[in-house]
Amino acid sequence: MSAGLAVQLDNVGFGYGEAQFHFDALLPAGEITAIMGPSGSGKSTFLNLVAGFEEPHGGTVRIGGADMAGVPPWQRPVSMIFQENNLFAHLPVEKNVALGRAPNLKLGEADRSAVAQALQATGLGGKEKRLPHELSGGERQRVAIARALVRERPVLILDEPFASLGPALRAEMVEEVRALHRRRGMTILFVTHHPEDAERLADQVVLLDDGRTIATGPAQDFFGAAAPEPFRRYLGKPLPSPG
Ligand SMILES: Nc1ncnc2c1ncn2[C@@H]1O[C@H](COP(=O)(O)OP(=O)(O)OP(=O)(O)O)[C@@H](O)[C@H]1O
Repeated sequence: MSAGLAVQLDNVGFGYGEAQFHFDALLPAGEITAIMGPSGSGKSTFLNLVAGFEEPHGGTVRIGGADMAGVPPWQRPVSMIFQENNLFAHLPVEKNVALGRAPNLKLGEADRSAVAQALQATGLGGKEKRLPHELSGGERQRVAIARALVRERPVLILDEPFASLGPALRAEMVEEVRALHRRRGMTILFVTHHPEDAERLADQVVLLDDGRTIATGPAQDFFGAAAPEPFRRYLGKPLPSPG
């Protein structure tokens, strides 16, 4: 089991030259949060600060209450799945998954059983020996998800994991992630440009614009009648102005 840990960004400042960022957000333990916002608003940067690929210039990132300053990505209680290039091309499915468990591929009994379970859970049973190029795009993403699962980290980060998939497969993968969450209860952060993915999957929404967190709250508020105005604008559905 890897029950979730809360993720908190407290007054976090960062910059790439002209692109400046300021994030404040509390992502509750064990909940699924969708990170949304226009292209270039800072969604990947937000995730990279949590995962430890970037260090804040000011403020604090906390996971499970612990200050992550100076903690490298591999020592954080986090696994991250990127949009693509997740797999080693020369290794079969089962080894790509096993790498999440043992970077030297020396597996004990418990490791082997975790790998087998993750392959079953992601519907990859029977495809263990295939190389990545012998899989569909959706199957490759599932291998990446299986690898993240065997790591059993309390926080799972997905950066547009469904972007390369068609609508039917995307819906299927959303269900897959939801089922995993039901079983494991980890905290999940995911970036999506698709409001319907957020509506299906998220408990919370964080909306970014121009490097800042401009609205956060329960997904049911974002997708209900009382949606925050910046979110309506982002969706292209602003309230008509009075009068
Ligand atoms: N390594 C980098 N060096 C310099 N600038 C960067 C770097 N990474 C991102 N940026 C800039 O920071 C801003 C935010 O980028 P980021 O990738 O976080 O946005 P995003 O919301 O994830 O965008 P998209 O939806 O297009 O993926 C952009 O203006 C981008 O050009």
